[in-house]
Amino acid sequence: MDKPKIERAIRDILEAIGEDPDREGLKDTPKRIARMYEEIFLGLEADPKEHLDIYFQDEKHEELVLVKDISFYSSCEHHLVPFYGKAHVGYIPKDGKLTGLSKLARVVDTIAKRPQLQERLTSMIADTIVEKLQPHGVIVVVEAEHMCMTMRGVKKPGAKTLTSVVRGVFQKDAKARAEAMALIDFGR
Ligand SMILES: Nc1nc2c(ncn2[C@@H]2O[C@H](COP(=O)(O)OP(=O)(O)OP(=O)(O)O)[C@@H](O)[C@H]2O)c(=O)[nH]1
Ligand SMILES: [Zn+2]
Repeated sequence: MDKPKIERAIRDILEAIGEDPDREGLKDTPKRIARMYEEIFLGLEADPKEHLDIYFQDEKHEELVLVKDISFYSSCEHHLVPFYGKAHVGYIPKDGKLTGLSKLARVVDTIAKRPQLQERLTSMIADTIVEKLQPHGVIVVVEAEHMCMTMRGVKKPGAKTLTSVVRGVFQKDAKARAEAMALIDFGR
C-alpha cells in the first residue's frame, strides 16, 4: 500500500474542505488515516483461501457445521464509509475435509477488509469455501447496517440489509436450507 500517496491525498481533501491541514489537531491526521487504511484494507493484500487449512480426520463428519454471529467491519465501496454486522457461515464437509472454526471467521475478515459490496462479500465467502474445501454445500447469511444509509443520504438508522448465498446441496434441498436457517435464528 502506498502510504505517502494516501497522506498526500488526505492533506488535499482537508484543504479542499477548507480546513488547515497544518493546525495542531490535524497535523498528524494524514499519517493516522494512512495507517488506518492499511489496517481496514488489509484484505486487498491477502488471499482468503490461505486461511482455510484442511484438517483430514479419520472420523468422517458429513453434517452441517455452522459458525454464526461472526462480527465484521467492512467499507462500502460507493462512499468508503463502514458497513458492519454479522456473518453466519455454514458448510457440510465432504471426504473429511474439515477446517478450523476460527478459519471461517478469518475468511470473513479478509474479504470484509476491502472496499466492498454486501452482495459480493456474501458470495465471495461462499465461493472461497467451495473452492478450497469442496464441501457438499455452503450457506452464508450476512446482516449489516450501512453507515451510508444512516449518517447521510436516506438516513434510516436501524435498517438492516440481509443477503444470503447457498451453494451445493443447499440449492436443491429445502430441508437442509431450513435447518441451517433455523440454527441461525436459534436463540434470537
Ligand atoms: N447493492 C448494494 N448497494 C449498496 C451497498 N452499499 C451501499 N449501497 C448503495 O449504493 C447506492 C449508491 O447510489 P448513488 O445514487 O450512486 O449514490 P447516492 O447519491 O449517494 O445515493 P443515496 O445513498 O441514495 O443518497 C445507494 O443506494 C447505496 O445505498 C451494498 O453493499 N450493496
Ligand atoms: Zn455507501
